[in-house]
Amino acid sequence: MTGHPALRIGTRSSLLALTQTGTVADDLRRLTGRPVEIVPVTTDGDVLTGSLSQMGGTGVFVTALRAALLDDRCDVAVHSLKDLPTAGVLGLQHVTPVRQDPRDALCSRAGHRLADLPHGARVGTGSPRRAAQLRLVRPDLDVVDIRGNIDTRLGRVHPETGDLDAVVLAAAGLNRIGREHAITELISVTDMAPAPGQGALAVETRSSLLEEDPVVARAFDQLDDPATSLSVLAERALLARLEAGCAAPVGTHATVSDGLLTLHAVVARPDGSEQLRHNQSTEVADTSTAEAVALGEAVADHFLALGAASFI
Ligand SMILES: NCc1[nH]cc(CCC(=O)O)c1CC(=O)O
Repeated sequence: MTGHPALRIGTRSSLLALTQTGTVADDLRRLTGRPVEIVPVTTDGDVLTGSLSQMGGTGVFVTALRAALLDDRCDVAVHSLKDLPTAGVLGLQHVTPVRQDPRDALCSRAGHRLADLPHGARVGTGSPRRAAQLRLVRPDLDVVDIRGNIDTRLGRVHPETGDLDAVVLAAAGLNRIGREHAITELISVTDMAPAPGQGALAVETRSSLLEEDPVVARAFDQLDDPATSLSVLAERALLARLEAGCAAPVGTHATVSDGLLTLHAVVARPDGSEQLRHNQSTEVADTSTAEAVALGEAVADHFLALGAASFI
């Protein structure tokens, strides 16, 4: 009898994507005992060079990978969860492994923290959420719209050739590709609420594969971390209820501790002139997915009742 065919993991070609995919490939080899093969897939997000927030944002990195899953050109895709649109796709399911550091990181050319940057310093980010929260804590900063992969953005604060005083990037991405030395401050989630799902991965596959193949189904179960899963369900339910995409000025972070799921959230005007903040908790067990979604929606409704729609 021949062995099982290899599990094919589709991936983008960026260093971050290859690194994230490599980690999950190792986990799946160990958990299934099967060979795992890496299949390159190109996405619009890698090819187009316009401003990300102008590009139609939602899902540019994800669509081609999902098409490859649905067309049976690969079996598994690994996404940064924050890049995954909140709307589900019929026939696909994902699990969320243990989340890494959810915080945003300041990378300053001269080693500064946010509070110590000189007056009027030029700080790069392509994210309206980060721009709005930067302006809330430091209205004097000159926030510059940038894009590109992590190394391109770090190039903007290079000691000799950089043209910016600082950039803000996700700590998880920097850590994953070994660029943690560039971080000059891990910004607290209170000062800068992260993107929904930031620091977490989504490992996605066809529902039919999980139904047909108990070894793969069990491996996916083992990959999933219930605390991460409940946290990101609440964060993403908030985002979905606000009808906000990944380019919206919405920051949120949920944690599970002692059976309590707590969601912290901020909605800010892009110009940093106004913000709404809220914290709410609910008791949960590992299986309380409906409660997690309800918490995110309740916090969104709280914001909507205060007029948040005009912020987004
Ligand atoms: N939008 C791009 C993107 N998608 C995921 C990460 C980093 C890893 C993560 O947040 O999980 C990044 C880079 C960044 O925002 O700095």
